[in-house]
Amino acid sequence: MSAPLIEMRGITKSFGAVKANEAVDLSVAPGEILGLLGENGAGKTTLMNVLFGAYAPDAGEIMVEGKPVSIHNSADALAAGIGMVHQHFHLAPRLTVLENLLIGIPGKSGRIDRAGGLARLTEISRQYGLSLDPNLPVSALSVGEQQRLEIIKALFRGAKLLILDEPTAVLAPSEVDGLFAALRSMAAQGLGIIFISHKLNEVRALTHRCVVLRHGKVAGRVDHPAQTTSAEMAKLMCGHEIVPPVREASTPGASVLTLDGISTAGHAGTPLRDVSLFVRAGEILGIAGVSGNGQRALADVISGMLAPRAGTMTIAGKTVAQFSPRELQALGLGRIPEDRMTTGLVTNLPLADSMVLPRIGTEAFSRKGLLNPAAIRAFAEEQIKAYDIRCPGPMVRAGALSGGNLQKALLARELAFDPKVLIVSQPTRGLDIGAARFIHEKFLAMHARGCGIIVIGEDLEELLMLSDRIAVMYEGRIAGTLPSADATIARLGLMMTGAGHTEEAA
Ligand SMILES: Nc1ncnc2c1ncn2[C@@H]1O[C@H](COP(=O)(O)OP(=O)(O)OP(=O)(O)O)[C@@H](O)[C@H]1O
Repeated sequence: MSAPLIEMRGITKSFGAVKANEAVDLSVAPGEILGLLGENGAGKTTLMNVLFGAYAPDAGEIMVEGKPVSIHNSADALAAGIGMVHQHFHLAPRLTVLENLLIGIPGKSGRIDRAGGLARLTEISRQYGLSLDPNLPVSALSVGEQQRLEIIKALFRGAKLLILDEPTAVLAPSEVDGLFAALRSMAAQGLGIIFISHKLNEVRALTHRCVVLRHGKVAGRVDHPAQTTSAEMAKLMCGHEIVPPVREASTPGASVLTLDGISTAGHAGTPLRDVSLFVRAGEILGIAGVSGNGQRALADVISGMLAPRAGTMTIAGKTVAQFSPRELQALGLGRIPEDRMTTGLVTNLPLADSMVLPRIGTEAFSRKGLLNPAAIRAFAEEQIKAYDIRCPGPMVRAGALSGGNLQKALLARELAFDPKVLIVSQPTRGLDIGAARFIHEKFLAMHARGCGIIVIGEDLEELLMLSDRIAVMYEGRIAGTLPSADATIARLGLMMTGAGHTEEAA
């Protein structure tokens, strides 16, 4: 049998007292798609960062095609044939597709070889079914296209092993099929792939084999993912069964949030066009739609980040005047933004400070204009415990938390203040199955206590499970609203394409 494309042996890596990886063995054969699974903070990203040269391991070795290699940085990794597509892309937005591919690659004469680059791009596109217009600037590409460019970039630099860290988290369901077709084609042509995902149905559909990490160690291996149930995989990851949440019936009260004829302008995304909707106390309204159909403007208006051009909004009977986050918060609004890195937690502050930031001037955390560090720390400690946020403690830099734990911290921050209305975008993106279940239970409990919740999401199964009603956005408008009992994935999918207009009776 030929040597594995890549083999990691006994990899150990600690951050202070945290053993992020402990004696991990992993290998990938040519033509193999390996799933790398584990709870948030289990050590997946750390292990891949070791493979890609971002971290030096404390112990262990890496072999490429049977030979030991030292990987100290991404250039070493690329030279060894290892390419990585990170969750956050590393592209130059003003440069074109072709220019991004050519950055740092001089041609034979020392000058940039555009013609050679173009020929190679065309060849890679054809070989794996990954097409992109070479002359478009990156800023004009959709998120899915930017990801395609990152994949092409790795292949362009000769990657034989491609690591993808939660690639489907940023894709619309319709884009996932295209990605999977390309990955299967790469594997069929002898490349190796490491696929990190929390979506177990995707892992079962795509991968040939899986390695499961728990608390930094290998907790188990799955040899036939397609024949293993998601429940079995979840148990390996978490160490216990994951039970679906119970949805208790609640009787919705009066409307706590009403939008009437809201239109926007001057927004980077699709503007809103005459949007009217309401959510009642004790009700969850799901907002479905293909990303880019006005969801961001809707979330920004509701959270006071964007003032509408026309229309009115009321919260708990009070008309919003200024549209500032502070005003909305004072009226009882909680907000969990989509992008937790830039608009969520401030990642270079200590976790505790970041968790109280929106309310730092309130009595709970300051007195007579002076901060109360003991109260801030106590609050963070309480939330870390309640939400099982895996971190060394409240004073750790927020940016050192794993993606999923950062999301839990953001949820803890907003839910602790018992909002009357909560707006959340992609609430469980990047969360492991246990953490996602925990968040669902939190929403359902708040719903039972009378909070009105708007959930913007692309995961239709999640929306159907959580919501009382689902509104579909299309080109900045509400294309229709359905009670969840009447909604199916097929029906919502049709409405998301602009067809099948359905207006709910008022
Ligand atoms: N640069 C760092 N400094 C300190 N601690 C870190 C650092 N990077 C990771 N950790 C810690 O190491 C552990 C493993 O984190 P890692 O990001 O590898 O997990 P993960 O499995 O990728 O999680 P997720 O699914 O949430 O992305 C976590 O406890 C995390 O807080």
